[in-house]
Amino acid sequence: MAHRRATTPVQVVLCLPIQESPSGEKILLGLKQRGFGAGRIVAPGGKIEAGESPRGAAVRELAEETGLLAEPETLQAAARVYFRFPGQPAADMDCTIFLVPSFSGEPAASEELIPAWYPVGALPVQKMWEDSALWLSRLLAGERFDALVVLGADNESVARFSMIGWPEKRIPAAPATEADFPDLT
Ligand SMILES: Nc1[nH]c(=O)nc2c1ncn2[C@H]1C[C@H](O)[C@@H](COP(=O)(O)OP(=O)(O)OP(=O)(O)O)O1
Repeated sequence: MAHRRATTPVQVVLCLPIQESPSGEKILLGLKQRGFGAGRIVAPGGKIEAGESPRGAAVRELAEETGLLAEPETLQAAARVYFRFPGQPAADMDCTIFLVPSFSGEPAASEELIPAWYPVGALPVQKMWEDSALWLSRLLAGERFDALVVLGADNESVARFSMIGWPEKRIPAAPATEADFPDLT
C-alpha cells in the first residue's frame, strides 16, 4: 500500500551568490538569526509564497535577507534537495537551489541573516547543516543533481543521503517543479 504523507513538504529555495575575487571564487552565506536553522551558517533563502515561482522567491529572499538585487532570469537552477525529517515531518522541505552569478549591491545584515563571503575552497562546514558537506561543494564544482537527505532522529545528523545526477532518473514521488529545470522538461 502506498505511504500517505500527513503533511505536504514545504517548498523552499536557497540562493548561492558567487563572486570572483583575486584569491578565487567566493560564495555568500550567512549566520541565521532566527527561525528554522537559527545559529547555523546557511545560504540565503526561504519559503516560496503562494503564487510565486521558485525563481521569484529566490530573488525576493535574497533581497530581504542580504540586500543583494538580482534579475530573476540570471539565476541558474543548479540542484534540488529533498530534506526529510522523519522525527519532525512537518519540517520536510523540497528545496530548489539557484546559483546567482550576477547581482548588484553590497551584502548587509538583516533580522534573518548576517551575511559573509566564504572561499569556495574553505566552506564553514562545521557551522553549517551537517548534510551540506555532502552536496554543497559538489554543486559548486559544477555538478547538477537532485538529492535526497533524510535526517536522523535528532533532526541534525544525516541518516541517509542519495543523489541523482541530471538528466538521469528522477527521485520517485518527488513533487514536480520542473518548470525551473528546462533541461529536464
Ligand atoms: N537539512 C538542511 N540542510 C540545509 O543545508 N538547509 C536546510 C536544511 N533543512 C532546511 N534547510 C533550509 C531550507 C530553507 O531555505 C530554510 C528554512 O526556511 P526558512 O528560512 O523560510 O525558515 P524560517 O523558519 O526562518 O521561516 P520564515 O522566517 O517564517 O520564512 O532552511
